[in-house]
Amino acid sequence: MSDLRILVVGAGATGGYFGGRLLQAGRDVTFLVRPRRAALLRERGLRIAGLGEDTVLEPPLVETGALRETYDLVLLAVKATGLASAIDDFAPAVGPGTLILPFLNGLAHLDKLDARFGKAAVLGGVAKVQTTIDDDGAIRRLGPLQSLAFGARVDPAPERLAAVEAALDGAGFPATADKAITEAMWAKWVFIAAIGAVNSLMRATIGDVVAVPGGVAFAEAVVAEAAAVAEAAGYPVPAADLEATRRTVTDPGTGGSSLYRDLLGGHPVEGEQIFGDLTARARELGIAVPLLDLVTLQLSVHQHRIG
Ligand SMILES: NC(=O)C1=CN([C@@H]2O[C@H](COP(=O)(O)OP(=O)(O)OC[C@H]3O[C@@H](n4cnc5c(N)ncnc54)[C@H](OP(=O)(O)O)[C@@H]3O)[C@@H](O)[C@H]2O)C=CC1
Ligand SMILES: CC(C)(CO)C(=O)C(=O)O
Repeated sequence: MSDLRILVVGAGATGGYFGGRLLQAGRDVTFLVRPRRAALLRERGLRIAGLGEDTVLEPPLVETGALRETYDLVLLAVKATGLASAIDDFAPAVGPGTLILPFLNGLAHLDKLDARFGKAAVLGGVAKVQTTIDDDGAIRRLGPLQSLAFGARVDPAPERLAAVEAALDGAGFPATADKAITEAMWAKWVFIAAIGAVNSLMRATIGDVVAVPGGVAFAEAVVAEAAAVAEAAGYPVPAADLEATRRTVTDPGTGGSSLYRDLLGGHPVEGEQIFGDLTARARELGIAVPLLDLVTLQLSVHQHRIG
């Protein structure tokens, strides 16, 4: 059994889900939460619902501003839009041996975390899960997907990496140490950018897009743009992953990503993190990405409109 002390920053769709599973598996987990979420969790517990499950947990909580000790592992599960303030909030939890494992999509968060905590402390991470926060604050599963991959981005890997693996393993979801975690993050980035661009540009689920003539070709063109950036950046998406992305983004059964749910809900979206950063890299690399440019602009307009 792992003796790692884990701080989960953010008890939302991803942090609440994976942190909740770790708690259920008896791991030493505390959630760092802001006052409103803290009050709700104290009143109703951390509820994980959907796919035939309705679990209520009583999670140990610490409110932002009240952190007085360091932890061994920080699981960072906030949106990119809240990253800067979250970094300030969880900084007191980071000691000399602490490792930080971010769940955020894209790669832009890594530079910010490296600048504050040093590259050796910041692991790469890929979270796959289909969850959202309900109106009543519960974590709702929308599909069966659930996995975490993590790995060191420096050589030699931090000593505590094996302990991280032990801490995450056997908690009801696959948790895999990946020696090529940056490649895995790029592959996920291409996937999330492709599905998000198709959803957002068409304001439709993948199913609705591919149901009309030209829909599949459009979705494939989006995938090709994102994959071309990854390749030019030196992180070509492995053929099997690219094929899986193409399949999902042209599958009539595919709905939408968390970014699309945020867009439809009128919430802030991670447009800069997922598209702005990708198109900026494309420009530097001399790759034309007109569809990704369009979705970047569209999401900037959304962001401007909601303020
Ligand atoms: N949802 C999904 O299916 C997936 C999402 N992702 C990625 O994971 C990342 C997290 O997304 P997701 O979990 O969906 O986001 P959510 O918005 O559901 O959860 C984020 C949580 O972070 C909390 N939070 C924000 N700032 C702070 C802070 N300073 N201190 C403590 N808590 C804070 C928010 O709480 P509050 O505002 O209430 O205080 C909220 O509950 C994103 O980059 C997303 O793209 C990756 C895979 C799947
Ligand atoms: C890949 C997917 C769709 C689920 O992990 C996701 O990351 C998201 O919805 O943000």
